[in-house]
Amino acid sequence: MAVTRLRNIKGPHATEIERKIKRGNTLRQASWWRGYRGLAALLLVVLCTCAGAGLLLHLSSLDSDITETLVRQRELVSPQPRAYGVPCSEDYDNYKRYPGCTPQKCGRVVTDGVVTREEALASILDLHSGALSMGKQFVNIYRWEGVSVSNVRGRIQAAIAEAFGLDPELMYLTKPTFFSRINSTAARTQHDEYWHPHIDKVTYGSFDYTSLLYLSDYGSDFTGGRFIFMDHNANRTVEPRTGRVSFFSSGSENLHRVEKVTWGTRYAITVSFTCDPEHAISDPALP
Ligand SMILES: O=C(O)CCC(=O)C(=O)O
Ligand SMILES: [Fe+2]
Repeated sequence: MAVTRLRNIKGPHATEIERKIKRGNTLRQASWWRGYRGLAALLLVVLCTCAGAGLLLHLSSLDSDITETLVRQRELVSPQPRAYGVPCSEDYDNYKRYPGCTPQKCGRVVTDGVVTREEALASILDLHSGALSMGKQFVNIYRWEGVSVSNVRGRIQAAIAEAFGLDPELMYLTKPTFFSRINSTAARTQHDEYWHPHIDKVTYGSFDYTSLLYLSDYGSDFTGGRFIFMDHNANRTVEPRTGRVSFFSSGSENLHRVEKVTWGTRYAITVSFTCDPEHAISDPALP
């Protein structure tokens, strides 16, 4: 306001006065800017930090692809299993149907109440003591002369039958049923590349139900190595826990992969079932 009024001053000193006023205004503006410059710089730093952190978070989420954890390692899912239903894919239409066994109800189930921690640890001991002969990566379960393989297999079979409303008598063990030992060393063959997304029914043909018995703990025995169901809208993970059994219908409704192991060793047994008696294999031989 003062500035506008003084602009109208006429007289010999008018120009001089105007110059002084202008200089005064410039100085005032400069000191105003100096006052806020620090604040602006601080704001800029905060903004950049937030944007950088956001970008990092986004990149790390792309890297791990994790969006939802179904079951954490530290949770104990017992005695009731935890079940997640999903609509069955049409994959089963391409195969002969076996009423009482072919999936009509599809989904995933996790339970810590079928195999005890002791049983799971005993099988790891068998593995380390040499009672189990072990190849570079995979051990065939037929060679597993452990205490209770049939027993464990029978209990897993009963749990699957119960969860999906099947007749356990109409389910058969099928190939491949195997031990896996995964660590962070580089894969030597394509067979070792466990981390690729896949559908068990497509990969192995005869599978109708896949079960996984975990023999080590995510977070303390190994890092990475979470099991991931790759759904259209999300990736859903199961964290391995010693003695945990996770099972699911084997069609494309359950596309999945295993996250790369980044540290330690991850042990698991894949026990697979078919409804087709022609693809049945006999029980692992006991001594
Ligand atoms: O070990 C696992 O968690 C999954 C292995 C798997 O996807 C398979 O055996 O088909
Ligand atoms: Fe699989």
